[in-house]
Amino acid sequence: MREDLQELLFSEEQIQTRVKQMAKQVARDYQEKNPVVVCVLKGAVLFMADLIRYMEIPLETDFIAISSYGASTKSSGVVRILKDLDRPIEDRDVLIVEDIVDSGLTLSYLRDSLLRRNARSVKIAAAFDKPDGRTVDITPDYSGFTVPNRFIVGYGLDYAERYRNLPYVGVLKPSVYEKEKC
Ligand SMILES: O=P(O)(O)OC[C@H]1O[C@H](OP(=O)(O)OP(=O)(O)O)[C@H](O)[C@@H]1O
Ligand code: HPA
Ligand SMILES: [Mg+2]
Repeated sequence: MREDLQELLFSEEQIQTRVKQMAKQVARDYQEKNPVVVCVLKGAVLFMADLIRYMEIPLETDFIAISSYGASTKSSGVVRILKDLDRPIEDRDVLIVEDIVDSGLTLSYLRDSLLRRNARSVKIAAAFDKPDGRTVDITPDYSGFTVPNRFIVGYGLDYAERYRNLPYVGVLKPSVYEKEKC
């Protein structure tokens, strides 16, 4: 799988060190709040598991599945909820855990949807932020790494469901997705 990457951006060690730092900061901010930590399936699974493991405060978890990319490197622009939260979030402090903010469409849709359910607060923790991909104005409250405007995979991020299990992150060789278009 490594040969499908053009460039390695972040090693497993770099990611783990940064996620531990983020977890400490988030835990300080949510110390007394018993937050609902919402994992955005499927990409955020690895980040969610690492982040909450290091938070060491009382919290609850829930999961929501959203899809806009499918088997493509471009957002379809249509955000769909494939699996909703199990519990109401009224009056709760909600932390959305995302793998990447790219165009921002997924998160802006999700944040609005959760605020409409009368959450007390809704904040965003993203492992990766791609500011040059943005088409809507949204900034994560906590961000692990800023990434270039290229299609990246690993640490939960996929191309056509592959590469999620890589413990590191890199830029996918364009030849991988260009050949599959034919
Ligand atoms: O900022 P955006 O341009 O909206 O892109 C970010 C979203 O796109 C990816 O999800 P995808 O639709 O690929 O679902 P997945 O997590 O199941 O891979 C990623 O996991 C984010 O949720
Ligand atoms: O760069 C990316 N890689 C994988 N999935 C994504 N979803 C939005 N941007 C990306
Ligand atoms: Mg995806």
